[in-house]
Amino acid sequence: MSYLSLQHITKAWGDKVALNDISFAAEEGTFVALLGPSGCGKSTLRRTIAGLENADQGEIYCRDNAMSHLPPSQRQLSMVFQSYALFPHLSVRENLLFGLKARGEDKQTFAARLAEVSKLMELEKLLDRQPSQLSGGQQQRVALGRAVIARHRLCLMDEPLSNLDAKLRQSMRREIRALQKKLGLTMLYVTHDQTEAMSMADSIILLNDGRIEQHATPDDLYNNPASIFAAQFIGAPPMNILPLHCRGSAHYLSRMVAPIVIDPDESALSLGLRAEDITLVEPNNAQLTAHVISYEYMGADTLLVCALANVTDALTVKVPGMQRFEEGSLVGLQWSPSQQYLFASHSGKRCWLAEQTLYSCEKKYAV
Ligand SMILES: Nc1ncnc2c1ncn2[C@@H]1O[C@H](COP(=O)(O)OP(=O)(O)OP(=O)(O)O)[C@@H](O)[C@H]1O
Repeated sequence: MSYLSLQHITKAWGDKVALNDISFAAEEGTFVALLGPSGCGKSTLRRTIAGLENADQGEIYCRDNAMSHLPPSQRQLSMVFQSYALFPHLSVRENLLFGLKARGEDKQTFAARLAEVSKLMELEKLLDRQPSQLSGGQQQRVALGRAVIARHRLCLMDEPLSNLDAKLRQSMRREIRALQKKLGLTMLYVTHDQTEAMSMADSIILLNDGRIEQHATPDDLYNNPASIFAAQFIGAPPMNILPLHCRGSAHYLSRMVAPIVIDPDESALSLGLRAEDITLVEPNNAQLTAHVISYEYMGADTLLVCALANVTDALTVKVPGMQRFEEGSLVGLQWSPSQQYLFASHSGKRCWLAEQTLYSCEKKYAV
């Protein structure tokens, strides 16, 4: 059963439509990431679910009960922010208990919940400290503890790890995921960081300019992107997108994805190839040849940037380990047909070849 569901939520700020017909469902006890670039509407969506903004249209349901008319305090959810939002003049203990006190819970409940949460979050030895006497990671654990102490079933987190360094972020990712699973929380986690979304979430809602571009599991989002936007947002480096209609190379590139017959009126198609799916081979045996522009050593692998004849866009290839290349030298590129993607260039939507006919992903992903 879905714990949280949104139906046709729309919200505009003046002329700017921040949320455009948003519908999705989050199953109880699952971790859903809201992912997208800056300005795509993530925070507006989180604030609307929390009751801090009113939608212009649509309805929000918690276990099938409409909740748009409820004030934030009655929505039975907890929140964690990037800024932690701890009270600086209160101790860790007082910060943890603040919400329970405000709700008028009795003293026995205080003591039992405080013991439970401070053990869970490993804060037992820090209860008398002020937030200024804690590290960033410890402050984040207080913020998480404060979110779980009320035992709400739904938790909204908005970029909670952005203020932490890379190493701590990685360990906090694991901590938050473990906590969510242990407590069976339904989690809606706002982030612009694809690594966070991919490594933590059961499903990812990818937002683009106020719309849901794709709602899928991390695996599906990577392996079956519904559009050029999704293909380039997920994965590093972004998927290579090559125009199949590029003058002079249309025939050449289209042979690579045969049996497409490009109809001149059907306008442009694009070929998508992930850098990690391309292998280097002898130029004579290659599907495609290219000239080396530059390369970057990344530690575990090397990113090679090369230029195809007649195609203006550069192509990135990920090769294992440290490899050196001579600028301008010729390299051969090869990939498996199962690793190539086709998109309609104008709409950006994914296309497939089926019995030599193209059909667009609008059919496959029809809501
Ligand atoms: N209070 C507001 N008044 C007017 N416009 C707003 C307001 N809040 C957000 N917007 C606009 O709505 C759009 C979505 O903003 P929102 O903050 O939800 O995006 P976001 O994805 O959370 O971005 P970021 O990752 O940068 O925080 C943006 O164009 C933003 O300028």
